[in-house]
Amino acid sequence: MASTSHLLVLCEVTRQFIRRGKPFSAVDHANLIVDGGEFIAVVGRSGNGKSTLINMVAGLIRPTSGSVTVDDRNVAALSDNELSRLRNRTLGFVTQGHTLLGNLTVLDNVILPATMFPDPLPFACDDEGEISEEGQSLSDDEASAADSSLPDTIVPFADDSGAKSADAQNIQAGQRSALISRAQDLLNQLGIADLADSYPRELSGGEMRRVSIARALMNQPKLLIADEPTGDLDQESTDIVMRLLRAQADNGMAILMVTHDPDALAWADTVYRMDAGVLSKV
Ligand SMILES: Nc1ncnc2c1ncn2[C@@H]1O[C@H](COP(=O)(O)OP(=O)(O)OP(=O)(O)O)[C@@H](O)[C@H]1O
Repeated sequence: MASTSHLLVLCEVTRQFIRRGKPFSAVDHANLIVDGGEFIAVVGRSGNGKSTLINMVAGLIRPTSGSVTVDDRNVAALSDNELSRLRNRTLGFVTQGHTLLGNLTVLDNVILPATMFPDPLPFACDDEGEISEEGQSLSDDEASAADSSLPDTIVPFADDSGAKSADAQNIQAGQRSALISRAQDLLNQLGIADLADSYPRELSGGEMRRVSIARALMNQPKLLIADEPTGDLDQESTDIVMRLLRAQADNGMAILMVTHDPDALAWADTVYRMDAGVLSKV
């Protein structure tokens, strides 16, 4: 049965830290509701609590009080495994810092999130929600074989014995090709298709940023969290990125974007301001 509730609900969310021996609220009783298809921007001066807010949505920081609910799940109540699955399958996160894996190519960095869990991905399903032949879901063995923190390459997965039937090889080749074509499509839309075989060390800051955006979109998340996604982009690249994010929102993805960039702001539906931890609609 389809859920009728909201995708993201922040209810009286507060996060305190200690500074010089005294607690202060980096986020102070924040309330926010976000539904699929909504593009929300959060602005505010440095140090006013924006990253703390979105880190709580991603389950990276726990609220001191209040609750964060994503897709009907109270984020603070999830086990580590449930939280990993939520981050991988429901959320996409473009962080402020650069977090690409240096020993993987651009293409494999983008594909990596799709190899972490065995359940099917939205882009590999047909209109009835069935898994298409190309995008057969990965078995648990296959997923755990892929669950390595620093792989050197993303390859089709072997079973425990290492032996593969012709059918298994076909399915694995099909999976790999579905993932490659999705990743290439995203890189293409971001104007960096020609960098697919490059390594992160060979990229500019703005190119790395766009690869991170492709990686965050790879699993077609319900909610994309983006911390300064255009921070190191020129005007032309900013337009490319924002056009893609706008199209994702128009197709039903919710976007929660922190930005200082007026060019990026113009693409959002609703703007909120964080001021000394207090979140209010602009
Ligand atoms: N782990 C921590 N321990 C103590 N104080 C912290 C911690 N993390 C953040 N803070 C403080 O909380 C406040 C809010 O920080 P936050 O990073 O959320 O701000 P921001 O609005 O995202 O800033 P910026 O725009 O510079 O990224 C700041 O005063 C910061 O120093």
